[in-house]
Amino acid sequence: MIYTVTFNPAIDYIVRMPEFVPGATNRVNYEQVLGGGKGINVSIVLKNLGIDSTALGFISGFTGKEITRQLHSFGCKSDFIELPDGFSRINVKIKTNEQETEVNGQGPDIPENAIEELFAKLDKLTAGDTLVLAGSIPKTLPDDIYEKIMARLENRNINIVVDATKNLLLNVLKYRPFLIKPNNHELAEMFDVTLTCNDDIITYAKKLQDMGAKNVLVSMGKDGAILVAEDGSITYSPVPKGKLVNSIGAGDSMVAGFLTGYIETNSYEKAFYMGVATGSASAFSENLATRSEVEALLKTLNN
Ligand SMILES: Nc1ncnc2c1ncn2[C@@H]1O[C@H](COP(=O)(O)OP(=O)(O)O)[C@@H](O)[C@H]1O
Ligand SMILES: O=P(O)(O)OC[C@H]1O[C@](O)(COP(=O)(O)O)[C@@H](O)[C@@H]1O
Repeated sequence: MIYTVTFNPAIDYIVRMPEFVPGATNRVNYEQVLGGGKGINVSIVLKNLGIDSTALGFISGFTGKEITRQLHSFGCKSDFIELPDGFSRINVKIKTNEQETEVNGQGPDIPENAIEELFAKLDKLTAGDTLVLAGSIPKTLPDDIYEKIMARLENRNINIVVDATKNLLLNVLKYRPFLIKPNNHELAEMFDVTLTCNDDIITYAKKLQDMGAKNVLVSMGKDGAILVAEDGSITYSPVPKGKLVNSIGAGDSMVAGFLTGYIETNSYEKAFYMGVATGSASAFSENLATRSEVEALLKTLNN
């Protein structure tokens, strides 16, 4: 079974307008309310691709109820811990023809007893399970929380995927995560460098591998992706042709696509192409990728 963990789920409130003027009253001409957060998006796309998972994490308030309702409407299972106070955050994504602006909420406090409840659920995972730890954590939590989870699950034959940034990610590498998926900007920030070409990206992806990650998948938005795999192979793919509609959730979709491809073929290369196709299928659609969209794009990639 696959389990995803989202510490800080969100309602993504996506609005479009021709121009966004700070300090003025702006009126939207399109709006969408999507229950998300990284692990939750991974669960939804896995389900769209035909793979079951259980979404774990913390939800709260009216927004938490709506996130859970939307997740279940896709047929996904959840086993969230409901927090007594506050509400799951609202992330506002403002899209104009020129640019995207994000205003992401902070999310509710997670008390110590709720963390213990999550640990108790994770203790029940069994050998062969996959755990996806994805997204940021509320700022009241220490950034070693993913590390603590991995330490607790060490030597239990559980494949762990981490999609996080900075210390939250760097701290877990010694526990040998199965897959990490930084984007190129996050990779540059982690090492405080400027990455100007694919060779630079490969160099720093390999550093993350030397630090412990088994497979490093670096996404590069419209410029495609690079996989540095544990079998020593390095694969680059451009993105398939298509029109960008909404890139929110593209990275999460890529993680779901990679896992699906790996489960179905046991090949890192095929998993990689499935990841690229799934990321792009989400980017080319208002909603998250569906299986038929992914398969259509996969045929156009070089694999
Ligand atoms: N503009 C785009 N055109 C085509 N594919 C895209 C685009 N943006 C993202 N993707 C696809 O989604 C993947 C993940 O996107 P990226 O933006 O790098 O991730 P994140 O959302 O984590 O920053 C990319 O590697 C690519 O396959
Ligand atoms: O947990 P974080 O890092 O704040 O990210 C949360 C945001 O990321 C998303 O999961 C989208 O992520 P990606 O675009 O990286 O796939 C949104 O649904 C959500 O608003």
